[in-house]
Amino acid sequence: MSLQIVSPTGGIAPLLRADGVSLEYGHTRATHDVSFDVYRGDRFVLLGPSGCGKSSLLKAAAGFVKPAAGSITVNGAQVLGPGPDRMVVFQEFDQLPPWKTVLENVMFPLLMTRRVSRHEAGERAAHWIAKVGLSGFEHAHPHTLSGGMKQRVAIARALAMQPEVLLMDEPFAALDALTRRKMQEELGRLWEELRFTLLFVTHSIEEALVVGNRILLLSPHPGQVRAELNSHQFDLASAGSAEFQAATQRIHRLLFGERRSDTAPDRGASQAPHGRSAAP
Ligand SMILES: Nc1ncnc2c1ncn2[C@@H]1O[C@H](COP(=O)(O)OP(=O)(O)OP(=O)(O)O)[C@@H](O)[C@H]1O
Repeated sequence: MSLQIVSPTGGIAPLLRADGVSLEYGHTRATHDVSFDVYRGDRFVLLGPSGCGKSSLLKAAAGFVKPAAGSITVNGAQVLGPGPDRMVVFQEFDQLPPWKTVLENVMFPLLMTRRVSRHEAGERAAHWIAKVGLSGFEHAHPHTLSGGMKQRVAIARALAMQPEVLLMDEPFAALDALTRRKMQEELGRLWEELRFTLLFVTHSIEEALVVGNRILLLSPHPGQVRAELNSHQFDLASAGSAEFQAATQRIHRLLFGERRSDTAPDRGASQAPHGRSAAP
């Protein structure tokens, strides 16, 4: 079986570090003392039941929510607010301004940085629109696109900024099952080509296994770290396999059931290349 509990040994410097992060909304504690490290090129998944604070952690990484305790750093610098180094793709289809075309939507953050000319922004936007398979739709408006196409635009818009970390908050959860699978596949294909760093939130165990190479399991409200796993890259082709089913059941037990022998590494388990336990 291809899951392994990560042992918290030291190692290479993480790109993004959450250190003892507690998040609160008034008197509601959303997460308690959550720590994790994301390394360059990781596909790091925050997985847990509804209300465990996954989205809040992602928002804190994005700089939209300030921790009540603890800190989040990117390249050693504390996150104090939103920045172009951390682009977010949300679940909602209305994240694209409807009055802008696809091209204008992708160009917009590039122009906001004032680091590129309008011409260059247009060229870069067209490049990323092609990368997500939307060539020919540059001048379409969001309301004429399917949900999957809108999410592709949001991904193109984020990747065009070449962020240090791409933050994705259940980006495919509102899509139909077939489109969701297709988008997971496309995301994998993009990662194979570009090797960006991904922080991905989901409450789907299957999606976590397909998308992630490292998975942080969070307990229910308030969210606390229950376990951290390295996993092989399960692709969609292996999703029905016995190994995949076993991994799914094991994560389910870790999230909702007994913890006992599950915390022992699996015999023959593989080590993710960027896991802390793999560090020299
Ligand atoms: N803006 C807010 N104001 C008040 N409470 C909030 C706010 N956002 C989240 N919460 C609360 O914080 C807790 C964690 O919410 P969060 O959305 O981060 O969890 P989640 O794991 O992403 O859940 P889901 O999978 O359902 O989206 C919940 O109890 C939620 O009600």
